This record gives sequence, C-alpha cells and structure tokens, in this order.
Amino acid sequence: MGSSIAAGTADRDFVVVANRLPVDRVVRPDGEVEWRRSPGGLVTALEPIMQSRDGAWIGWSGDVDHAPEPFESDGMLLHAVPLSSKEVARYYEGFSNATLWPLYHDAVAPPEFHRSWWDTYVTVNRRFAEAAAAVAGQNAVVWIQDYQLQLVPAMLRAQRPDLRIGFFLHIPFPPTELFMQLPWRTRIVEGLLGADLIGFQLPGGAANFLRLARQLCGLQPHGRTVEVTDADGEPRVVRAEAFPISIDTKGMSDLSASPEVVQRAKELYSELGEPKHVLLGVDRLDYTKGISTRLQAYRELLEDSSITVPDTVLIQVATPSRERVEHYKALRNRIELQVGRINGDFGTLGHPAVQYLHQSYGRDELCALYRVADVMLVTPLRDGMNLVAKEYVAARTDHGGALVLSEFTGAAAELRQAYQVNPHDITHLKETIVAALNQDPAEGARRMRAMRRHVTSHDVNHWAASFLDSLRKTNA
Ligand SMILES: O=P(O)(O)OC[C@H]1O[C@H](O[C@H]2O[C@H](CO)[C@@H](O)[C@H](O)[C@H]2O)[C@H](O)[C@@H](O)[C@@H]1O
Ligand SMILES: Cc1cn([C@@H]2O[C@H](COP(=O)(O)OP(=O)(O)O)[C@@H](O)[C@H]2O)c(=O)[nH]c1=O
Repeated sequence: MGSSIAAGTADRDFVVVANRLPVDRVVRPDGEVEWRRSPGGLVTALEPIMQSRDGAWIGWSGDVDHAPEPFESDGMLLHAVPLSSKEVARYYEGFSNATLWPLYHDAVAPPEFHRSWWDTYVTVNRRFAEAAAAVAGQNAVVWIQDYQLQLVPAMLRAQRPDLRIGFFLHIPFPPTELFMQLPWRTRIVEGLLGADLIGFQLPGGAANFLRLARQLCGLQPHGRTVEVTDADGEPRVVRAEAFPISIDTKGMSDLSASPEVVQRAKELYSELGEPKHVLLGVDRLDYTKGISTRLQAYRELLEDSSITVPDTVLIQVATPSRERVEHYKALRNRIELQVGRINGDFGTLGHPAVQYLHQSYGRDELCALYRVADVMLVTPLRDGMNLVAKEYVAARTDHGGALVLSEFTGAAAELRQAYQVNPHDITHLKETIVAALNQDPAEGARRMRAMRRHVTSHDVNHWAASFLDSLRKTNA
C-alpha cells in the first residue's frame, strides 16, 4: 500500500508526523463527510502550534484502506497515510498498543511479542518516512511524534540527510531492565538515533535512553548527548532531553471563565441534585489510568461511611479507546462490573453513587465538569504526562477544587501542590481523597494558586518553543 502524497509537494518547512491526523472522519446522516477535531493529548497539544505555522501534518485518518487526498482543516494542511485492515491490526492494535504501550507503562499489562507485528511496524514506519520525505522542503524541520513511529527518524534521515529531525515520546520511556525484554530493542534505539533531538516527558526517560544507547549501540554519552556516525561517515550529535508537555492554559482558563461555561456548570450541578461533594475522573478507558483502583477506593469509602449517597457523587468519564485490543475489552468489562456493583449496593432512586459516562466529551462540557468537581481524581498507574490534571488546574479560575494526583504521572513532577498518592496503596488513596474533600478552603486556594502559576508559565507554547529552540541549536 503506497502513500497518497503526490510528487512535487516537497515545499513545507515545518512538518509534523504523528500516528493520527488531528481530525476524525465523520459521515453525517445526509451522507456528507465532515472532519472533526479528535480527542487526545497529542492533538490538544499540537493543534495551536500547527495553526500558527505554515505546516503540514502527516498521519493516519483512522479509516481502513482509504486515504483522502491532502486537504485543509482548521488551518492545517493534512496528509493522510493509508493503512490496510491487516496493518491496523498488526501495527496499531498489535505492536503499538499490545507490545510497546504496556511495555513502556511498567508492563502493568503483559506485553505481547509477535514477529509478524514487528514486520508490519517496520513497513508502516517506512511509509510514514516516505511521506515525510515527499512533503518536507529542503532543510525543513520535521517533528515526529510518539511510540508508534520510533523507526521513522533513521528511515527519514537515510532518505533526506538535509532535514532537521526532532522526535518526542509522549509516553514514559521504560527502565532499561524492562526495555531489554523487547526482541527488537537495538532496532528501536537505532531508529530513534536518526533524530537530532529526542524529547521525553521526564529526565528519567532521557537517562534511560542514553544508558541503552551505550548498552546496545556501544555509544559513549557525554552529558545529555551522544555522537553517532551517519551513513556518509560524518559525525552527528544526538541530544536526549526532557520537555514536559503542557496545555493551552490561557485558552482553558478563558473558556472556564466564559458565561456559557459558568452557566453550564450551574446546570450540571443542579442536574446532579446539588450534592455536597462532587468527585470527577476523566480518562480514556485505558488500564494505565488506574480507574479500577480509584473505584475500589471509592467503594471502600462508601462501605465505611466516610462518604454517603446522595451527599456525594463520582462522575467518571471513560472515553472508548482501542476497543479491539483484548486488554481494553477486558478492562471495560471489569470497570462496568465494578460501577454496576457500586451503584447496586450504594445508589438510591435517582441518585447513583457513580455517574459513569462511556462517551467522549468536547472541551466546553469537560471544562464545565472541571468547574463542578470539588475533587479531581487523576490516579494512573503510569502516565507519560496526563493533560487532564493540568486542564483541571487551568479551569479553576476560582482557585477552588482539589487535585488528587498519582505520583506515577509526568504531571506529578510539576504539580507539587497536588494531593499526591501512590494509587497502588488503596488505604492511602482513601485517606487522601478524604483529606481533599475536607480541605480548608484557604489551604486549597493556596495550593491551586501555586499550581496555576506553574501551568501558566509552562504552557503548550512554552513546551513547543523549548523543544524547537533546542532542535534548532542541535548540530547548528
Ligand atoms: O490515538 P489513540 O490510540 O486513541 O490514543 C490517544 C493518545 O494517547 C496517548 O497520549 C499520551 O500523550 C499525552 C500528551 O503528551 C500524555 O499527556 C499522555 O500521558 C500520554 O498517554 C498517546 O501517546 C498518543 O499517541 C495517542 O494519540
Ligand atoms: C476523556 C476525554 C478527554 N479529552 C481530552 O483528551 C486529552 C487527554 O490527554 P491525557 O494526557 O490526559 O491522556 P491521553 O492522551 O488520553 O493518554 C485531554 O486534553 C482531554 O481534555 C477530550 O477531549 N474528551 C474526552 O471525553
């Protein structure tokens, strides 16, 4: 299957290469096709940057066997890379989401290793590299995103040594002991070394990578860099560094303070029956997000009467995600059983203990939910960053609310004033939820103000500017 990109379009000076296009194809009831902005951290983070630059975005449309011609959407030029159903199964659902995803998230689910998945990962990475080579102008900057495309940097450099190539990993980069399980470990490290700059969410990820470059490729790191020798025999520096991603903080704060969102938050609160305490979880339905342990803690708090219904309600948004992957199917069954049992045991007529929403919500509605939530529960077992935590802080223009935050998220390194927890420790999680529910309002406002200061000075523009600045300087 070839790329749909026409020859002669190699004129873009800024190209983003990501597994997904930042839009989803939706067929309206009248048969018309429309492209809608898709949910997810990566899209949320990069959309404003793409809109402000004359760039192109290369990605998969989410469709099988079909890729539209390049088109404009929301101020971005989009180039779709086609994938067959077999490639979706092996490259996306298989190697990306049943091998790499669990392996890079502390193996909280067992990773599967299949040679046919790896072969397809190589084929699809080559297709993305060819598409980028066809679109990027001479000496252009190409920014490759995430674990689905770790071979693209080296493949692209082999075709286009003139390009300045950056790579950013949105998920954790695992400890060397875990990474060493991967049968294709050296190929992945060599693939990444094709970039000039490799960005990670945390310094630990960069350190893990540099250690592996020495262990697997015999390279000698100097500080945050290693020197590699390219195919033409020329030496080149590769820099590995942390660039914690963030959000459009001002956009979220402004939206939250808008009369429409303030009004919607009031309506939501009234629809909930004006409970004393509202707790909120907002996640893709993913086993890394710690939804099950969160529900267990909530259940136990109801069991020991630390909280009661209808005084308290937990709203859990669990957006459908990767629904054909086995671990995700099993997770959905487990979560829905837990929710059903909690509601059966503790709900009252018209007042469920958990309002479970297996749906995807737009920014406005999420923002209204953030305003309503007294306590935001962000309890992943491992998470690269977790933008929801930062969005909650940005939305609390009133300095109200409390953030319960897993120490295993990237966000925990920055949001030090959150109520931090080890989500595996259910007893501590319960105590922390109770502390957050009963916080002194002045103390809560102090914490929220400090976190708001951080996300205001460290927003998504700061993230992108720091990465691109460092990329410009590497090998300059
Ligand atoms: O494309 P999907 O398979 O539907 O998954 C959605 C995205 O999930 C992941 O998000 C990560 O990136 C966030 C922003 O950096 C970060 O906050 C979060 O901790 C990560 O899990 C994934 O990395 C993306 O590639 C997916 O598109
Ligand atoms: C549930 C839900 C979420 N969003 C938006 O998606 C991202 C989620 O980013 P995060 O880093 O927390 O995690 P993953 O990338 O999913 O691993 C955030 O910007 C949410 O606002 C959404 O738009 N709609 C939803 O229903």
